[in-house]
Amino acid sequence: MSGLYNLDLKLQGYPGFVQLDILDYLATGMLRSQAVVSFVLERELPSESFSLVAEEDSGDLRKEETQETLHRITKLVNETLASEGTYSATSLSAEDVLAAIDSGKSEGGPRGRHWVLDPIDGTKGPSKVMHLGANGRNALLGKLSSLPSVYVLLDPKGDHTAVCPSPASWTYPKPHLVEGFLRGDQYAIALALLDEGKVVLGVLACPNLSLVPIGGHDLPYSHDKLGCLFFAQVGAGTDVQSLDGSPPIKVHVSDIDTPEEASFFESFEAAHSLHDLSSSIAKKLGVKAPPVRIDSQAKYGALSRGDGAIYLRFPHKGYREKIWDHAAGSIVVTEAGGVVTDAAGNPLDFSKGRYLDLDAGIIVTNTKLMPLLLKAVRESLNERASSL
Ligand SMILES: Nc1ncnc2c1ncn2[C@@H]1O[C@H](COP(=O)(O)O)[C@@H](OP(=O)(O)O)[C@H]1O
Ligand SMILES: [Mg+2]
Repeated sequence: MSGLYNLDLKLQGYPGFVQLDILDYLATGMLRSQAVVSFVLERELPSESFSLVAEEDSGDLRKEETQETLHRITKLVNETLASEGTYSATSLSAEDVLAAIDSGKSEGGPRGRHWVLDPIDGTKGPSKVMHLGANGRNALLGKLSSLPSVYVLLDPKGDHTAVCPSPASWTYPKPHLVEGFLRGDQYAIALALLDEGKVVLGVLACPNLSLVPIGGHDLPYSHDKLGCLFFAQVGAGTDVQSLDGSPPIKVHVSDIDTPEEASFFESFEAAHSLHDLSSSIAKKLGVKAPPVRIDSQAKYGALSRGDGAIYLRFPHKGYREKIWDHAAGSIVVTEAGGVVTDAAGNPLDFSKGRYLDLDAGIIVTNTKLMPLLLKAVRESLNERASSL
């Protein structure tokens, strides 16, 4: 675990479809998700042929005070495996679960094949909650308790821990949780495959993203069904389907070539991306629409089917982007015809290990808008540098 907090989530039995065997585990918590994906990958593929680079580790789960959580996760992992015909006879011990989680410790790199997993993207980060006051907090508690059997939390001893054994008993004065997943907003399970340092496959499951595109353009879904699975393979395009396995449909990024008509995505959390910088770039471009702020790699998914034309991400100084936050999303967009670069226009380099070395930020759009966008980004960054 990252040390900030664990999530212990019990919810939402999504029906059976499994692409790369991850969809059963979509909403059942990061560690369960990581343990199951890791186990399945190792069982299905010759182990010498790949490693796993994943966000979580078992550090906190090995502590005495978290044994009950470990027990619960082990039970959930076994329930998940039992519900999948192929593994119905499998029963993992707590040690097996810890080992499966820890097999995600690979450093990745430029040689060989590495799976890259974000077991639940959109779960963390400082929250506005601490500034909400009593009314806001109560509203949030209402939201949390309306989520299907979510109970949350964690590491009662960590400095940054939000202690919330159940929504109704929230007592911690400085809750840190509440990104998309917990707000009931967007989150994603993201799995990608690196081959010799390049992303060659990506799967992005977004349980809270409507199949009807934001803005309602031309995909053939008429009712507002929740849950999208995007998948992309190098050279084969990007498809979307529902989480319960509707026929896949090819998607394409927006073909807008005038920025005035474009809309743009950015992180919901201002702590993750400089909103003022994005707004200065958008202004330079003449973008009229306000930013669409959503959590997680759902932004890449939405962009791949043309819901918006631009995604801007400018972390605060010193933050290092992790490969699991972008590997699956980036191929979903590039295979749909989009372009993903750093702020200087360089392609993202996934061959450097667990982190991306970036120039200033990540920008995403279609091929027509990219030159204009790069120019606006360069000017805004220069202006910002000279005003600091
Ligand atoms: N200060 C920071 N700046 C930029 N990104 C950050 C950040 N702190 C956390 N993140 C990353 O931003 C991801 C969420 O992205 P977004 O802002 O698009 O919703 C988080 O993924 P997790 O939720 O998996 O931890 C986390 O890895
Ligand atoms: Mg993430």
